[in-house]
Order: sequence, then C-alpha cells, then structure tokens
Amino acid sequence: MSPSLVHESDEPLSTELPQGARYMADYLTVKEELKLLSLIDAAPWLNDLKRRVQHYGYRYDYRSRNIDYSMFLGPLPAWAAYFAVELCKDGLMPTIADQVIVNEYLPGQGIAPHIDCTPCFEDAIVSISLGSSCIMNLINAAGTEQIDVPLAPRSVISLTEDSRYKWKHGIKSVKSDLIDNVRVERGRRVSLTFRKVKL
Ligand SMILES: O=C(O)CCC(=O)C(=O)O
Ligand SMILES: [Fe+2]
Repeated sequence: MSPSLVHESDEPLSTELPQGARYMADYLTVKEELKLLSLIDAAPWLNDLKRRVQHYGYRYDYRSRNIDYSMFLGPLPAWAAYFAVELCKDGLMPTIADQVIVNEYLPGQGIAPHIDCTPCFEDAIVSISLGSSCIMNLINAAGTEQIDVPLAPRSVISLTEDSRYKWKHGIKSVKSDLIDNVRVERGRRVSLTFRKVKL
C-alpha cells in the first residue's frame, strides 16, 4: 500500500444522509482495491454465518453481542493497521480502529438491518467497499424513514452520532439493485468494517 496515496474528494450523493453519516467515493485506488482483495483472499475465512467473514483485532460474538479481552486475536494485519491510521487522518474515525471485520457478500447475500453493538464499539463505524456495488439501507428507529445509499466499489461510508445510534443499516439479500433508475447486477462484494472496541 502506498503511503503517498491521495484520497479523492467527497462525491455528492443524490440522497441526503442522516446526521453523522459521511460517504466518500473513490477512497481507494483500483490498485489498492486489488491488493486488498488478494491479501484478504490469502487469509482464512470463517463460515459460521450465511456469508463468509474474517475477524481481526478482536473476535466478535454475534450471538452474545459482547467483546472483552478474552476475544483479543492480536494486532491488526499491516493492511488493516495502515487504513486504521488513514481513516483517522482523513477525519473519518476519531480514534485508530483496533477491530476489523471483513464481510463477503455473494449476489443474493446481505445483512439484516441492525445497529452495531453499542456497549462493544465506540461511536464511528466505518465501512470500505471492494468489488461490487450495493445499496445500503438506512432505516430510522421508528421505522418510518428509509434512505438508500448506493455504495460504490472503493468507497467509504462512516456512520457516527445519529446515523450510528438512531438509524439501522442493512443490505438486502438480493441479486441486483436499482441505482439511479438503472438495474445493476451485484457481483461479489467484500467490505472492511473498522471499529474501536470499548473495553
Ligand atoms: O458490509 C457492510 O458494509 C456493512 C457491514 C456491517 O454492517 C457490519 O458488519 O456490522
Ligand atoms: Fe453494521
């Protein structure tokens, strides 16, 4: 990963995001995206969910929704440690992340709407997209409002404050998305979600 990479500027979205959410297109270069995918695919995947995942820094238990020192796996791998610092420098995370979950979504796979565990993780939840695009659905607590955010490959979305605590986020288990009135087939998407553990 080149330390000299230049992050692109924010690209305007057609939808207004909830308070505390920020989206940036072209956060990664194509070269970085491919390098990350090859490093990730060289590492072992966990198969305990409907989709494949990799946990770094701390293991996260989806059932107990709990994290403690016993779940420490070791320091982040170099690629994750590098981006944890970059996200902080770029103002997308207030502190350097110490936990990263890699999610793989094949066409038809998604993640149910949820709020990331509040006792486990600090405020900012930051997700980088590799591979395919998808639509992320942001749904307010009352369930009365939904904002659909197209996540492009190489983009980053940061959820803080209201968007992290008062809105759920999820990805529908579908094989295509309607993006700007165009039906876009999903390919394989790999996301990197950076968090700071609360201990
Ligand atoms: O795939 C994503 O971008 C989001 C993943 C997510 O919400 C999570 O792992 O909690
Ligand atoms: Fe999440």
